[in-house]
Amino acid sequence: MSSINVPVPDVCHIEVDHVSVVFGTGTQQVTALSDVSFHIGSNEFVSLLGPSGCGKSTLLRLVADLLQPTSGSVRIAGDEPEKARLQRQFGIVFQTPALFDWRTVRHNVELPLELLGTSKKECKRMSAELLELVGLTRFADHYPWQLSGGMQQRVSIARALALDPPLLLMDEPFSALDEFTKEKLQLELLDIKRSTGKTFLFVTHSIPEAVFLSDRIIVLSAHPGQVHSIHHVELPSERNRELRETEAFYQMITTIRNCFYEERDPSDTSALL
Ligand SMILES: Nc1ncnc2c1ncn2[C@@H]1O[C@H](COP(=O)(O)OP(=O)(O)OP(=O)(O)O)[C@@H](O)[C@H]1O
Repeated sequence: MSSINVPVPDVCHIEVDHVSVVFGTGTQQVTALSDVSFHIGSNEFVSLLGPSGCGKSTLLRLVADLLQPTSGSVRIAGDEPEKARLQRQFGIVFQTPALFDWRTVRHNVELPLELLGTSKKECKRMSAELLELVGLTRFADHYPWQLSGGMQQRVSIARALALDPPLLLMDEPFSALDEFTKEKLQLELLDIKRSTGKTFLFVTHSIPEAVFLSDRIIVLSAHPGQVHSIHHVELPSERNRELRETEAFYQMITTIRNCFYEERDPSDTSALL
């Protein structure tokens, strides 16, 4: 395994220390993650990148308190994930939007606020603000089934932001969308990052997506899932459509792609699969 040493962030938001996850027993046993460690700083956008089965979602589920590690520890702002969850320290966006079809867009976004007992007036004010942030003001009274896939995903992003969590966990949120919608939502996500200053942990298996969005990329290798290398994305912090056409962007993609193949027999791609 190659590993590029990168400085530890000044203010740690997420600390993953020597985490391993083993599923099943006996012949069914799968080591999904083996001795994984990394730190993510406040306001950082970090992508977990790797091939199918390398443990990206498992890692995100650990941070989201949906799963416990077999060994090692995860901390969010110094707390265990359970405490962070109870204190609503993070929002989650999954690959499929998982909206309630019988609730309007506005009422889907308001759901977490309603569950907290927020007044109707305040719910309405906040959902209007969030829908403006994701460009869906006009569709507040539509139902999810009246929206495109990209618009539905915007609703789920707005809902994840409803309780104003400092951390957003996103598991391949754009992978089911067409290229045009994906690129548009990537730009919108960066706008949200700029305007809210939140920390993002983003799972993807797309190298260009990880390069375009991230401050740092954690590359995972599979079987068992391990940190292969961690990369600073040396691109201007202002990311726009033109950046995708630059030499620097292509170079970064090549650097990341090559790291999957280095120090191995080029004909042996088993570590990636
Ligand atoms: N609940 C489970 N029980 C048994 N094995 C599991 C479970 N969840 C995940 N695994 C295994 O752990 C490994 C990592 O899975 P994980 O879903 O985290 O990978 P991934 O990188 O997110 O994959 P993908 O990109 O396909 O979503 C895989 O080998 C998977 O089969």
